[in-house]
Amino acid sequence: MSFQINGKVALVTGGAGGIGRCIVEALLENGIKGVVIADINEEQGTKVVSELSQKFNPTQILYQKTDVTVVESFEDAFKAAIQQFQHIDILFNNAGIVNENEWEKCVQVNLIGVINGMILATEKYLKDQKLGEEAVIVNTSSIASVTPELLIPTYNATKSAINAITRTYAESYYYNSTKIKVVAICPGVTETSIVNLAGVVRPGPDDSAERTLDGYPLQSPKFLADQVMKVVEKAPTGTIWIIEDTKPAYQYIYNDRKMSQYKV
Ligand SMILES: NC(=O)C1=CN([C@@H]2O[C@H](COP(=O)(O)OP(=O)(O)OC[C@H]3O[C@@H](n4cnc5c(N)ncnc54)[C@H](O)[C@@H]3O)[C@@H](O)[C@H]2O)C=CC1
Ligand SMILES: CC/C=C\C[C@H](O)/C=C/C=C\C=C\C=C\C(=O)[C@@H](O)C/C=C\CCC(=O)O
Repeated sequence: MSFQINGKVALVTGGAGGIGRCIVEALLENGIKGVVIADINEEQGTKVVSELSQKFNPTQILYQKTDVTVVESFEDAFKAAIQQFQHIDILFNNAGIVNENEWEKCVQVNLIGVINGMILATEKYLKDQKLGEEAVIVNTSSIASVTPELLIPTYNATKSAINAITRTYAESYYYNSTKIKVVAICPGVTETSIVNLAGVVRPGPDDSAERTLDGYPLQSPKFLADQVMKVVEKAPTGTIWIIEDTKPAYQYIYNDRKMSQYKV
């Protein structure tokens, strides 16, 4: 069964940044009724609303200053969505940072922020305040969740954890009561401010690790966001989608551990 974006309401964390902003724009192009940009950067959030209001109906776009690491702040974004648009149907847990020097902050935003969103959505807001029969959560993971990128170990760990939480909340134990489809996207390197790594990685044990992203194919956040719309509409719950190198999204398949034959 496919999910209809048209007429629904979405909340996008990190919606003022590169990928989040393009997701907001793609939602508006796909007939979303209302979208809340939940981002910590007020200046950028206000700017994005004003820019998108040139192209779309301004009453459809709301900026709510939000820190995803603070549950009360995150909950206020859900409340704002209900107050403005009467229902809430799609959550994009998208806010994320790379910072291996302040690694606790990386865990706070990338992991605690996503956990806050999952709990608020599955126990209350998407569970109880959706318009149709099903709601959707899209967690922004990364190719780094399934490939150990050398100088960003904490970031890799937070993104692997996002895949785990996605697959857990997709289980029928949760779905039967929530009716929320939960999926993750794993973008490859995408042209946003996050790929400027100066000052946010630690020195490795030696200089053998590649210290540039030059070898990685770069894709535009607009291409990524258009693929994400297809994932929202068509992907089954619990699935993880790689979107890299300007190629169509494809599903990442986890092995069943019971099928593994290796012995020590
Ligand atoms: N750009 C890339 O190559 C890739 C990015 N990603 C992921 O995509 C997501 C979006 O990143 P980009 O758009 O690339 O970065 P970005 O830096 O352009 O946007 C991130 C946004 O998150 C917001 N944010 C940061 N901390 C926040 C907090 N505590 N509460 C609310 N908002 C907060 C920022 O203000 C910013 O607007 C992240 O989760 C990132 O890890 C995943 C794979 C590749
Ligand atoms: C690295 C963060 C960029 C985007 C995040 C995203 O989720 C995708 C990650 C995909 C690949 C990441 C590759 C990371 C590579 C490394 O960490 C090292 O090879 C070092 C890279 C750059 C160091 C630059 C510097 O030291 O100034």
